[in-house]
Amino acid sequence: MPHAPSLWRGPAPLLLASTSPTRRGLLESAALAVETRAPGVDERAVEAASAGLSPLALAERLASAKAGAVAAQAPDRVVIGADQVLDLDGTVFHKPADRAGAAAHLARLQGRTHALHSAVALAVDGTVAESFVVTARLTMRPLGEAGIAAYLDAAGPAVTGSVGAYQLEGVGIHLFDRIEGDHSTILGLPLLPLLARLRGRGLLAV
Ligand SMILES: Nc1nc2c(ncn2[C@H]2C[C@H](O)[C@@H](COP(=O)(O)OP(=O)(O)OP(=O)(O)O)O2)c(=O)[nH]1
Repeated sequence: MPHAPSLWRGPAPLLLASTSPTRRGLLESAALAVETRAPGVDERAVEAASAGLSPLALAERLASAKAGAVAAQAPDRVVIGADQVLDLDGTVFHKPADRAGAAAHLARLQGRTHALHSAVALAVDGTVAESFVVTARLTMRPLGEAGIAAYLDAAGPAVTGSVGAYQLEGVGIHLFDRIEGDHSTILGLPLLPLLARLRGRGLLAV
């Protein structure tokens, strides 16, 4: 299958400072030439040094740390970093380590509305030039213990791959009564504002 013509106009592929296959997939589906590099940032250490920051500000700081770390090693490249923080009334949730952790997340999220703060930082010439955060709000159904177990059986190990233990484009859709926010924001990379910024820098053909 011939590769779709790229809409990326940068002199080298966009450098995504992320290990997330979801983020890479979103950019490639938008026909951007992408190269990925692990950010190598100790997120928990950044978080520990950011006591008192709101969950939204924490997401932006983490995204900037990731973009900055990779951009420092690649000053000639356009680099983006991203981070997503789940915020339940001010409490930050991280990716569950295992099925039990996912069950514990869902037991607390069920029947309530949580926020996903998805931040992106854009670096050029070796330093972060701009960053932004987009928030989605998701209202989870009351699931009950049996409902959580049935969902976890269906979702499988993928539940440890996201902060809320769900993949919205997969069986995670069954968890929700109401979703406010853009699909790509929920997946962890708000495409509309990101593409607008790249376009504003003359990096996109459309
Ligand atoms: N496929 C899918 N992935 C999701 C969904 N919601 C969140 N995610 C993923 C996107 C990110 O990979 C991850 C958010 O966690 P982080 O912001 O900490 O990124 P992660 O550690 O995965 O990669 P990175 O820090 O960028 O190297 O969760 C979803 O609904 N579907």
